[in-house]
Amino acid sequence: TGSSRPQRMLKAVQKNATKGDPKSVISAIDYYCRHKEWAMNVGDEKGLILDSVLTEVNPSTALELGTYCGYSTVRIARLLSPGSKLITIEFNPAFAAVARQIIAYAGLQDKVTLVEGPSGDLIPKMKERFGIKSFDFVFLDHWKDRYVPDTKLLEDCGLLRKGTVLLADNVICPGAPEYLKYVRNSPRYESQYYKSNLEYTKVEDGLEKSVFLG
Ligand SMILES: O=C(CSCCNC(=O)c1cc(-c2ccc(F)cc2)cc(O)c1O)c1ccc(O)c(O)c1
Ligand SMILES: [Mg+2]
Repeated sequence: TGSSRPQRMLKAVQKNATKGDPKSVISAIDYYCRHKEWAMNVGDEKGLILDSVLTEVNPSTALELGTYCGYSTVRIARLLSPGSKLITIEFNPAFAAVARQIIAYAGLQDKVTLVEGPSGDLIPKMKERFGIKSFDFVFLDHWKDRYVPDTKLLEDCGLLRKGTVLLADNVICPGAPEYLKYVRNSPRYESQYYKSNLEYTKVEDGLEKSVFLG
């Protein structure tokens, strides 16, 4: 059988990026997905918004839901201060296998813990398994119908603290309408929409930033 899209993306990184240089890994993926083969990375345009929110929050502990090939994992980990940690959850083992190699190629494996499995099962284990008190930052980019249940789970497990920032991808395309309703109508969140475009396209999409008020 032939290669998969994630495997072809990994090949493009190995061919065009410099080992240990996260910026070149990000550029290699963006070039490949813009000019060769579209893929569901947050991408360069929404990536700039992710970068700016991250720099503002400067999290010591961060969580990503939905690793895919590790593009946003690399974008986040490259901006973390020394000693800060990113935990990323991926449901699909084939995606996780490629992501591990892309994260390692960028030289960021010491800052990232990639956990394979369903987020709904893993979130309640965060405290006991990884000694997490609470997360400073959460990037939601997995199944769009998991955004609400997993946000509620993070609340119920005491993994959010006053000021934790949630940043959700794809709130317009493919869309997360229930999530927008949830965070925009809840008195426990202060939300803001960042209008952008679906990765590598002219289709509208955006990121929703929500601050947990405790
Ligand atoms: O990673 C997963 C599931 S797949 C990735 C989700 N992401 C998307 O589906 C996604 C899709 C599109 C898109 C696709 C086709 C279009 F025509 C337009 C847009 C764009 C994106 O930016 C996306 O992020 C997972 C992780 C943990 C779990 O616990 C679990 O249950 C699942
Ligand atoms: Mg996405």
